[in-house]
Amino acid sequence: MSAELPNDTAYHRPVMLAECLEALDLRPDGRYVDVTFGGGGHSARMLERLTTGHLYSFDQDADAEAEAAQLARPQFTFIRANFRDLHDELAWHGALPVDGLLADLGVSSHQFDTPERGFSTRFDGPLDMRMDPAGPRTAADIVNDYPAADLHRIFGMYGEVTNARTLANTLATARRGQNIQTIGELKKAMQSCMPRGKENKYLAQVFQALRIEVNDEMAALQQMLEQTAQVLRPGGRLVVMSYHSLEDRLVKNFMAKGKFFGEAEKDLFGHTHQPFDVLTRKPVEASANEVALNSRARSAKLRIAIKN
Ligand SMILES: C[S@@+](CC[C@H](N)C(=O)[O-])C[C@H]1O[C@@H](n2cnc3c(N)ncnc32)[C@H](O)[C@@H]1O
Repeated sequence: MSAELPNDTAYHRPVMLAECLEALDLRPDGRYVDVTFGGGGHSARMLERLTTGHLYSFDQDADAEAEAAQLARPQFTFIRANFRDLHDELAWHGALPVDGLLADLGVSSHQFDTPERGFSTRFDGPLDMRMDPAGPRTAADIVNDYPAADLHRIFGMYGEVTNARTLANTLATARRGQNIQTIGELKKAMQSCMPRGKENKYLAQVFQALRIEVNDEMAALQQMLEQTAQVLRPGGRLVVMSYHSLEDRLVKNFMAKGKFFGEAEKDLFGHTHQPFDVLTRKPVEASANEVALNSRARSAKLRIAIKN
């Protein structure tokens, strides 16, 4: 079967592929979920290991759905949905409980490298940034319609932009003259806020903040993680790869305590309730070799837990 399955596709080069497969500890007859199909790099290798088992792969992007058609086989089901609906979608497909779940968060190289999608600072194009092209709001909607106070919060919280308030006020002034619809117009409007010599890093932070807000990424991640405790069978593996510290903190806390903030729940007798056993006290990171071949792997942090 392997000859026809893509590994390293033009769509996206999978990160820490071997590490993710090992973490999932796949059984040939098991039932698995990949909640972030992308170009199917991980899904394809998971499928290779299944005989009577089944793989359910989610993605909210129509382009990923088209890519998934290449993997059509009886052991595979593609689900075009947001992973925040994990439980209901799996229940609807009669796929509960599952033996393992993989999440490879963020955007794919395909999304990033397609100028019309508006994710990359490298191109001019529409200020869009929706992973689901039918999503309710674009980056332009946020830049033009959000009150300056909300822009300040988003740039500070999701982008860790140091002069977030100044940037928010600068954009609020600029948009009074004319709506900001393209990446070029946004860059021009924020020119005065960019630290000299660090323009690229600054732009990347601003774009990350907008992308997280456009796709409601933090809420979707929390909702999906909370449902993993319901959808995984005891002994099932939770394998999550994240690319920035806000996501990684949520994943780390959830695996350790079953919640995102505060201490783990205790029962009447003071016993701590731990829905998962954590296998990675420290996150697994990509090898220097892999980072040299794929710069996207540099920030990846892989965490693994077993459902109790
Ligand atoms: C980093 S890529 C996955 C790449 C994939 N592992 C591979 O190797 O080809 C992340 C994918 O997850 C999708 N995605 C991100 N958040 C999602 C969500 N909340 N629901 C569904 N899909 C999501 C994106 O559309 C993107 O295609």
